[in-house]
Amino acid sequence: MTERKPPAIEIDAVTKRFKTDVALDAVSLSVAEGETLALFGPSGAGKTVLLRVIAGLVEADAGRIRIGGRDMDDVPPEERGVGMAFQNFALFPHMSAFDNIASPLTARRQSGEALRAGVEKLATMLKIGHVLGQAPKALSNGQKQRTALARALAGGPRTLLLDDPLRNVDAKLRFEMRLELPRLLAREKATTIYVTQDYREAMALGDRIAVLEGGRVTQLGTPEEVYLAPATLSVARLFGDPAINTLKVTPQTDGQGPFVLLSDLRAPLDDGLSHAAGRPCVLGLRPEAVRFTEAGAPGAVAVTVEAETPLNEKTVTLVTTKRGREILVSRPAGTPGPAEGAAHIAVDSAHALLFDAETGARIAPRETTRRGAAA
Ligand SMILES: Nc1ncnc2c1ncn2[C@@H]1O[C@H](COP(=O)(O)OP(=O)(O)OP(=O)(O)O)[C@@H](O)[C@H]1O
Repeated sequence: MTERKPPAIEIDAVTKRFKTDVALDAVSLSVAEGETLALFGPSGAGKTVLLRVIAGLVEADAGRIRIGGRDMDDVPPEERGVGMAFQNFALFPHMSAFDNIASPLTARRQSGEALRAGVEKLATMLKIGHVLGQAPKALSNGQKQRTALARALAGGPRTLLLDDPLRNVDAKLRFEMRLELPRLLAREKATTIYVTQDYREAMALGDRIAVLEGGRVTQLGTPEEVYLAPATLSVARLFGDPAINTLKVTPQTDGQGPFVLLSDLRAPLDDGLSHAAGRPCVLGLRPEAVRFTEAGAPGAVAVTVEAETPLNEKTVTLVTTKRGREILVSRPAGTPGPAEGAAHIAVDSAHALLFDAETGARIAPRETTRRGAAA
């Protein structure tokens, strides 16, 4: 990813309407050579439409697509040099899974041992080696999807457009694939746009994530940026399971710095958030930014434990404060914590996020002089 090269894919102010519905609203994005951009967003956000516009299968009402620096306006889909795996599979029904995967290679008149070995390697990676002899109709949806993915990869395209390729795959395999696919994509060195509705997949696979909501890009950043510094409350809610806790607050400030009151207790905020004092806000607390603590510990808030849900790698506990505010607390599975009754929680305010209650925009901490730089 050198600075000088033009982006491998440039999407410039692309708008697409269906009758009066705006599916894409002036979307601009660029993807660097070899980069995997995860295009993430809820159902109906416009992800598939955007992928289809890039592929040339849907014509935009306005805007431009450039691939490898070349304007795609008059370039038909088959000449755009992109490998695609779409949700509707589009496998050739009369061919076996093997022949489907091999089709980009046979189209180039490749054959023989190298072709067979290439197809089998991909199939093994994607765990469909045992169904290569089957026709598509004998495959499960997850197997069809992986066959389509293998076919997209087989041609070794420089650009890959993958539309939620793990959507129909069961949870265990999804988990494995999330670990293996980045390696596969890195090996292919293809520039990839990877559509998903699953934030974990977006975080695991994307070098960067573009969050699409209602046809607009609401945030573009690395997985860490999007998770730790979501641009809006809505983006914050889309990332994380269980979802982020949200509490209506009005920050205050005193000689010790900015804070919010939780059950009449002072929960300090980042010093750089003094400018939010007096403004109606929503405090966003990831469940892992709240922990159980002892009564009397600094910042301990009394709560009642309502329910505990053991998940695989963590235990999630629902507690209520004295005022009836519900808060989810997450801790690594196997670590001790109260299963019922009275308890105390403390908030890791360094990880508390603050959003403007009206606009939903995150209020970023400002640089402060607290480290003694100024009087
Ligand atoms: N051919 C079409 N005709 C009319 N409306 C369409 C058409 N294709 C998509 N839309 C609309 O455009 C919007 C975006 O759809 P799109 O399929 O891109 O969403 P998505 O983000 O891919 O969702 P999902 O994750 O559920 O696939 C939706 O409101 C959808 O109903």
